[in-house]
Order: sequence, then C-alpha cells, then structure tokens
Amino acid sequence: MENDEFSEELNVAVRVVHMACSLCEKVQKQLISTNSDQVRSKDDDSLVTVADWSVQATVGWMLAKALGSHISIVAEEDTKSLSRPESSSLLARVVDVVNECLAEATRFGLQGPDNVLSASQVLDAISRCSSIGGHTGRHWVLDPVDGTLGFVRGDQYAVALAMIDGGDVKIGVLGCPNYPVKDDGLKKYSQQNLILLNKPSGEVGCVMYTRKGSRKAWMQPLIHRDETLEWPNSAKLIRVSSISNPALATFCEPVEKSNSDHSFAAGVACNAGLRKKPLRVYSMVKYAAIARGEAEIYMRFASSSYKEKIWDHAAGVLLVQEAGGVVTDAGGHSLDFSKGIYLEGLDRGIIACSGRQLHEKLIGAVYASWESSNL
Ligand SMILES: Nc1ncnc2c1ncn2[C@@H]1O[C@H](COP(=O)(O)O)[C@@H](OP(=O)(O)O)[C@H]1O
Ligand SMILES: [Mg+2]
Repeated sequence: MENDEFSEELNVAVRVVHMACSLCEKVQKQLISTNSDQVRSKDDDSLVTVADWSVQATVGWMLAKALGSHISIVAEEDTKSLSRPESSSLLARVVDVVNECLAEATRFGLQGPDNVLSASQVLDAISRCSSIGGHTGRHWVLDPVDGTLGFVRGDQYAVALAMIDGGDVKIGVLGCPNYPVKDDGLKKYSQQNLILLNKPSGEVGCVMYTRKGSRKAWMQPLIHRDETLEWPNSAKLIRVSSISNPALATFCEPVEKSNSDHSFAAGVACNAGLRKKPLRVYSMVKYAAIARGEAEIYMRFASSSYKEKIWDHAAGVLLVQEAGGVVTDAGGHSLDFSKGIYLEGLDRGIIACSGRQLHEKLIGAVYASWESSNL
C-alpha cells in the first residue's frame, strides 16, 4: 500500500484488529463448547461477553501504546458491571484473556507490555475508551464485538475499528472472523446454516480495511496460530459488485426484527424491483458483504425511538464507500459521524448500495413505501 496520510495509523489498526480477532476466536470456541457463565445480561438486555471487554481492553491498551496515551477512543463497553464484587471471577477471566492476547503482540508486529497487566490496569484500559467523539480532533471508534448475538450463537460477528478526524471517517477496519475468505462464501454459509466453529484455518476469517480517499479497500485472511503477520500479508483488493439490475441484486438486513423492520424492508424491496430473498446476517458483516461484492444492498430501518451509534457503522460505511459503493440515510443524505456517539439527524434508516443506480432506486422506493409504514 502506498505511503500516505494515516498510513501508520492504518497499519497499527489492522494489526490490532487481527489480534482482537484471534482473541475472539478463542473465546467463541470456549463459549460455545462450555456454554459457561461468560455471558451476562446488560441493563439494556443485550448480551455482553468476556470477548467484548477483553477486546476493548486489548485494543485500548495497544492503541495507546502504539500511538500515545493521549488518544481519544469512543467504544461500546464500560466497566460498571465488570467492577462489581460479584463479577470477580468474570474479571479474572477477562484479565487472563487480555494478557494471553497481549503476550502474542509480537506475532502481529506490535509491542506488548513488559509485565502482565493487573485487574485494575485492565479495567483502566476498558474505561479509557470513554471518549464521546465530536467534530473536532481525532477519535478512534471501536465496537469490540459487533453482533454480540451472532457471537454467542457461533455465527457472524465483527470487530470494528474506525478513526474519525474532524468529524470525517478516515480509516475503517473490519475484522470478520467467521466470514469465509472465498467469493460467495457468506451466501453458501448462510444457505447451509453452518456453524463455523471447526472452520478450516485459512478458509474462514478475514480483516478488511481502507483509508478515506484511497478508492481502494483490501482484505487479508486471518493468520494461522503459528504464523506472524506480515504487512501487507497477501492483502487482496476488494470491490463492490457491478450488478445494477434490481432483479439480480441481493439485499442484506439484520437477523433480528427488533433491529430493523423486516416488513418495511420487504415493501421497499418490492417497490424497487428486488426479487431475491433477503440475506439476513448479524453485525457489520453486512457492510463487508457489500464491499466484497457478495451482496448489492444493505437496508436497515430501526424503530424511530432507537438512535444508531457511530461504532455500529463508521468502519463499514467507509469500507463500502472506498470499495466503490454509496451509503446514506434513507432520505439520501450522508451519515454524520461528527455529532458524538449517535448518528444524529438520521432520516428513517440506512441504505448501503454497491452503486449509484441501485441506490437511487432504493431511495425512491423508501419514499414510495413510507406512507404505508408504521415505523
Ligand atoms: N433496537 C435496536 N434497533 C437497531 N439496532 C439496535 C437495536 N438494539 C441494538 N442495536 C444495535 O444493533 C447491533 C447489531 O446489529 P445487527 O442487528 O445488524 O446484527 C447491535 O450491536 P452489538 O451487537 O454490538 O450490541 C446494537 O448496537
Ligand atoms: Mg454493535
């Protein structure tokens, strides 16, 4: 990759996301095989696991080490429930997982700590990611495990890391440990409803990344346990699909009805002339599917009372845009990452498309379908 603005930050971010993916793979395997108490219910009823906290601690610690402790990080998790006395065994598990991962930093071309981190250092690393972002300065944006439900079900999930500078997303890195590397792998996987726990290494799992203005996006396979991450390590260019005929287009949407109105999306799809059944996938892997050309459209219509968070979109949106696609809200306006942790002013939903023609059709179809909606 050419040497350009933010290339050092991108290099670090990609390596850190590879580390986080390796951590998640280990925890997911244990979680599914032991079905242990590593899953807790958060106040908002979503699930949080050892992996969420461990990834946030690891990424927070590594970014500060590599780029300076002054950096601002916006991330999903806090330490409220993890620091309670009754969570001591969970915290001990997080501390172990974090130290195991940091001990392997050199394999990923990064420098880990000289000594193992204590529980309070791990809690500090998690809570240092409590910035609220904004339109000035530089902010890292992390979703440690996006699609927690997919993660605990042994399904798709993503580690999403982005960097915002002056309110604009400049770097996007998406780690997708269960995304098959081969073309069309995601479709095959979801048709067969495969659980990818005993996945053959090298065939499943990749990190996708991009830098604003590069007009390129790349994908690297995850590295094997005994390998060292080389830069750019067989990175392959990825590109959106060239299909512009709605009848041939595949559209993605969240698995959970509560996260997006499936029946409204079906109405929009029908209005826009889409014919295929939706591809329902957990997490930002949906953006990855558009960026890789495996699907053409991602529609998301949350209920009007829900405010979308920047960490659920920043990395994926840039990836789709630089791979040649278009992402806006459902009114056709750009997404605004400059207003703090929420995508303020979002009009109805989010539409990501592989190209302008499909995008225009979809926006038109949203307007046509809106009258009959009850969002
Ligand atoms: N009511 C709601 N409407 C829309 N999105 C929601 C939601 N509740 C949670 N989410 C977000 O949807 C994300 C999952 O996306 P998807 O449904 O596309 O898999 C969750 O990320 P986490 O799993 O990181 O918490 C969460 O941020
Ligand atoms: Mg998320």
